[in-house]
Amino acid sequence: MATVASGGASIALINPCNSQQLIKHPSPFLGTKFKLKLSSKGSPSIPKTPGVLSLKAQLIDAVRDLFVGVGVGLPCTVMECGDIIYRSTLPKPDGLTLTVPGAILAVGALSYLWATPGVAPGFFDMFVLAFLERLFRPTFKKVSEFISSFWAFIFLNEDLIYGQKALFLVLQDDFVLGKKLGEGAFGVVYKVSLANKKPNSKKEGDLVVKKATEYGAVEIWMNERVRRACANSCADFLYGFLEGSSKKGGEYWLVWRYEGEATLSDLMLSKEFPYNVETMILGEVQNLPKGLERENQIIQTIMRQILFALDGLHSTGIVHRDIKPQNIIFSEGSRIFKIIDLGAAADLRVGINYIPKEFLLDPRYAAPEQYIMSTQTPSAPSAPVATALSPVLWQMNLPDRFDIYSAGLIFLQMAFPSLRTDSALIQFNRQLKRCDYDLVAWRNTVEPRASPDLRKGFELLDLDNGIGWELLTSMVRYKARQRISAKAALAHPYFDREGLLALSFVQKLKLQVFRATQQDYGEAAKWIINLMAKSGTEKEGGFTEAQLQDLRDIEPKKKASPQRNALASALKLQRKIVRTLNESMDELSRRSKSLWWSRWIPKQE
Ligand SMILES: Nc1ncnc2c1ncn2[C@@H]1O[C@H](COP(=O)(O)OP(=O)(O)OP(=O)(O)O)[C@@H](O)[C@H]1O
Repeated sequence: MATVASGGASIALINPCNSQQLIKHPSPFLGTKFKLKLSSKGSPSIPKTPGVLSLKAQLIDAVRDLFVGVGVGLPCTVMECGDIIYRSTLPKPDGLTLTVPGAILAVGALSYLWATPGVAPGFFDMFVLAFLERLFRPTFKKVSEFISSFWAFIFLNEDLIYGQKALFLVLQDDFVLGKKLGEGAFGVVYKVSLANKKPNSKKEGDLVVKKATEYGAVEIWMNERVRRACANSCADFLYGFLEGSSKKGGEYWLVWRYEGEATLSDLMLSKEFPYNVETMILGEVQNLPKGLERENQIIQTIMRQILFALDGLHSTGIVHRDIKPQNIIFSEGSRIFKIIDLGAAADLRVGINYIPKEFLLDPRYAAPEQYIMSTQTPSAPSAPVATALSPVLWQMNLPDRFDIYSAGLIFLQMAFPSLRTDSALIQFNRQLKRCDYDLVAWRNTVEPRASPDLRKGFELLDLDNGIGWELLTSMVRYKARQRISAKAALAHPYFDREGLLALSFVQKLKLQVFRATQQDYGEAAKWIINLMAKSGTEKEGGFTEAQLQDLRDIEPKKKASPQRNALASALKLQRKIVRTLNESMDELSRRSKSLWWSRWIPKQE
C-alpha cells in the first residue's frame, strides 16, 4: 500500500519497500487525505470521491507521467516490473542496446572526427603529444656568442628520451659555425658542425641553424607538428626557441639535423639528371641500358617520394604552399627526398592560415588560385572551433591541391629537360596560361614544332599507354577540385611498375572510378541550377534565370509564394554565413590574433 499524504504544503510519495520519501510535490489539495491502493499492475487505484474524481485522476496521471518521464519514482511506475512479488524473476535490463540509427550515428561521428585533417587526432596531438614532447624532448639553448664563428649550446636532458642516461647538463662550446646555406627575406641558414666529433658518435652529427625574424614562430609550430605527425616527410627538426637577448629584439632560432647537401633543384640542374640520382635513391645502378625506360623509373621513384611526403603533410592538415625543387632536400641518412622550409605553410587543423603581407608565393610554382582557401572562407575564430570545423572547410576548399599543382610542375620539369631552367619554366607558365591552364591544349600547340628535348619529354610520359601523361594532367589543372590528391596519386597506375597494359581488371576499374571522381561536380551543380532556371517559364512555374538573379538581391516578401520565400531565405542565410565568415577573416588577419601560436614557442633570455 502506498500512501499519498497531504499535510501542509506538499504531497510525499512513500516507497512501499523501504518507506523512504521519494519526492515532494506542492499540493493543490491542502487538508485532504487520500488512500491509494497499488494494483497488481502497479497503477494506483483511485477511491471514487464525488466531485474531485476527474481532478484526482488527472493529478495522478500527471505525477506518474512526470516520474516516468524523468525516470524517478516508485520502481513499478518507471520500470517494467509487474507484480513486486515476481520482480526477481523478470529479465535484467540490458546495459547498452545497439540500434541501427545509433550505429549509423556513431559511425558518422567517428568518420567525421577522423576525416582529414583529423579532429580527434588534432585534440590528442595538441593536448597530449605536444605536452609530453615538451617534457621529454632534448632542448638547445644559445649561451653565448664568443666570436662570430663560435656558438655554444647547452644540451639539456640529452638522451633522456632514449632512456640511456640520466638528466645532465653539458656545455658544448665546440660547435663551429659553417657556411651559409641560404638567406631568405626572413632568415639566414647556417650549417653548424661539431669541432671535435667523437668517434662512433651517431647522434651528434652536423646541424642546420636558421636565425629567423618574427615569422620563425610559425615555422617552429609547423616543424613540431610535422615531427609528431609525419616525421619522415620533412627534415629532422630538433628544436626551436625565441632568443630574446639580441639587441635587434626577438629572433627565432630553429635547429635541424643536417640532411645532406643536395636539393632536388641542384640535382635537376646537372646534365646527368636523372642518372645522378639513381644510386642515391635506388642504392645501385639499374640493369638497364640508358634511355627513356630507365629515366622513367628514376623519375617515378622521385615522384613517389615527393607525393609520399606531401601525403603525410596533407593527412595532418598542413599545406606547404611553397613546394619547389629548392625546398626538396635529399636526406643522405634515409636515402629519400624530404621537404624543407615550412615558413609559408598553413595548418588548417587549427586554423593557422597565415602569410605575412611581405611574403610572396613563388610565382614559378604557385597554382593559379594563389589562395589555398577560398577568399570567402576564413579560418575559424579559435583553435578548438577551427579544429572542430576543419573537415568541413577542408572538403569545401581542398587546400592540399595547391601543393599538388606545384608537385605537378616538378614532375613536368623532370620529364622535360628543356623546362628545367627558371626562364624556361616562366615561359611555359605563360604559354599554359594562354591555353587556359589546359595541358592538352598546350601539348597540341607545342608538339608539332617541338624541339628534340621537348619531344623526349612527351615520349617519356607516353610510355605504357601514356599513364605518366595521365597523372601529370590530373595534377596540373586550373581548378583545384579537379586535381588529384597526394593519396590518390600514390595509388595511380603510373606507380605500378607494369604500367597500363599489365593492369588487372580490378586496377582498370579503379582507374575508371578514379577518373570519374575527377569530374568537376561544380559543373553538375550549375547544370541543376540551370535546369531549375529553365523550368521556370510562366507555364511551368518555378524560376527564370532572371528571377533567380533577382532572388539573390531581395529579401523574402510576406505575400510572395512559399516556394519563392524558401529560396530567398536560403539565399539570405547563405549571404549571412559568407558575411560572418568574411568578418572573422578580417579579425583573424589582425596580427595579434593570428600569431596566437607563438605562445607555444619556448623563450630563452
Ligand atoms: N635540414 C637541412 N639539411 C641540409 N640543408 C638544409 C636543411 N635545411 C635547409 N637546408 C639548406 O638551407 C637552404 C635554405 O633553407 P630554407 O629554404 O629553409 O631557408 P630560407 O630562409 O627559406 O631560404 P630561401 O628563402 O632561400 O628558401 C636550403 O636551400 C638547403 O640547401
